[in-house]
Amino acid sequence: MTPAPTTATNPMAAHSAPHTAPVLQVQQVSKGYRLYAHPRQRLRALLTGAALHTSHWALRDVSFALRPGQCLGVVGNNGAGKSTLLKLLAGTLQPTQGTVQCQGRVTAILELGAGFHPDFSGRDNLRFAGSLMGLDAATIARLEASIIDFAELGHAIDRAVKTYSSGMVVRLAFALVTAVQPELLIVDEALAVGDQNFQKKCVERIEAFRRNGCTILFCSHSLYHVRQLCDVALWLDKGQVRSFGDTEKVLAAYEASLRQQDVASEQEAAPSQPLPVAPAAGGDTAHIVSVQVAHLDAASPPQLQSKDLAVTVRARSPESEPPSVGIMLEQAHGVGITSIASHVEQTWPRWNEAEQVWEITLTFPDLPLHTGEYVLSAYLFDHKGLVVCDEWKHCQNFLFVYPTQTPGLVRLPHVWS
Ligand SMILES: Nc1ncnc2c1ncn2[C@@H]1O[C@H](COP(=O)(O)OP(=O)(O)OP(=O)(O)O)[C@@H](O)[C@H]1O
Repeated sequence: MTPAPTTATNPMAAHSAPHTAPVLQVQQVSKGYRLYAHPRQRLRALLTGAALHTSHWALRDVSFALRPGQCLGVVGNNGAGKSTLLKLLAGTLQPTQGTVQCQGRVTAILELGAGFHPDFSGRDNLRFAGSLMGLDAATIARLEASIIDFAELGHAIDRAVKTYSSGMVVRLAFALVTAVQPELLIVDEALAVGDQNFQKKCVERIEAFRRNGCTILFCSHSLYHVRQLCDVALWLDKGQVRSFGDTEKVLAAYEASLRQQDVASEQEAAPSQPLPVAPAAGGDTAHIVSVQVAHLDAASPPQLQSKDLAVTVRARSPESEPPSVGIMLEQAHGVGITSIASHVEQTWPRWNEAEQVWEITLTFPDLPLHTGEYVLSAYLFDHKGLVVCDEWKHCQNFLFVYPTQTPGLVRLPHVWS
């Protein structure tokens, strides 16, 4: 009988490393699976030593480190390698390449209760699995009552586990593995089981661990929960790290990629519409010369490094009157947010003598948007805004990160009363 909850204890943990030292260090970890066309091929390979497999890399060159007290959310599409990573950290799988180093007790909440022996009572399972977790008999005896209490099992604790409902098994396993606070807690989406009351208790216990400085690694498809719980995030894509760092920044990039996937699958489903073609620039027609957004970094897509969004448009026009400039702001793969034209507000570009261009800057102070990827388009009109002379559609994408995690699209001016 092997317990699904995995616990490894480092005897050096008592003399814990300085607080700045990582609790978890993952260095260039890869995990390859051998795939055989047929089970017979596997047997032949075993007997003859011939290489009859193809390799599939579930993880490729993954590196990151967690400091004490950090809570990491692991996100990614199906098959990205999240479960494989968690199993490697829990020690139930070994990496093909690279190293995983954990300081102190590691508890993994994966496949809860899968290792309980069905013929033994809950109490016997609790004692046996507890000893595999590295708890001595005295500690298990001291914790036993509180584990049974937390699992809400009452007298059922002395019944064979095969008579338990799946919820009872999960409750017992969770209560046991979390009876002692670990240095590193690994949580799969196991918490999506059991009734809501018990789920609440589980989350409360995990949050209490977190407040006490436990380092947590949390894998979930629920970006809402990752936002709630995690201060750092890791985005895995086809086994590789796409992004690691501040939760909002990583999730914004991940969500933008999800939207792109949605758009791509929509376009596959429906024949694409040809994009409107902008009039040829130059010569004696009015045209846009440049569209510049201030304070963008060099990332892809670039991130706005300012609270304000400032867009400068330069244009040429054969007319003596200044042209009008319009700006459209949209979600990168979603809805339009706002469009503004200078002539509507009786404002026109000024003449830049040195560069011989008309020039105007539109600023959105304290940009009232939530985190996401956005795209700008610029338009050039005649002085009265009757004729569209040039358009640069979707000419600049950018990422905007708003530090407070709130659902929705915009922050509207508001008043409480
Ligand atoms: N035992 C195995 N043998 C062969 N390939 C495997 C094995 N386990 C996982 N894989 C493959 O490794 C890749 C990563 O799988 P993994 O389960 O880690 O992804 P995941 O991100 O957890 O996916 P999901 O969100 O669907 O649970 C997938 O392509 C999967 O098919």
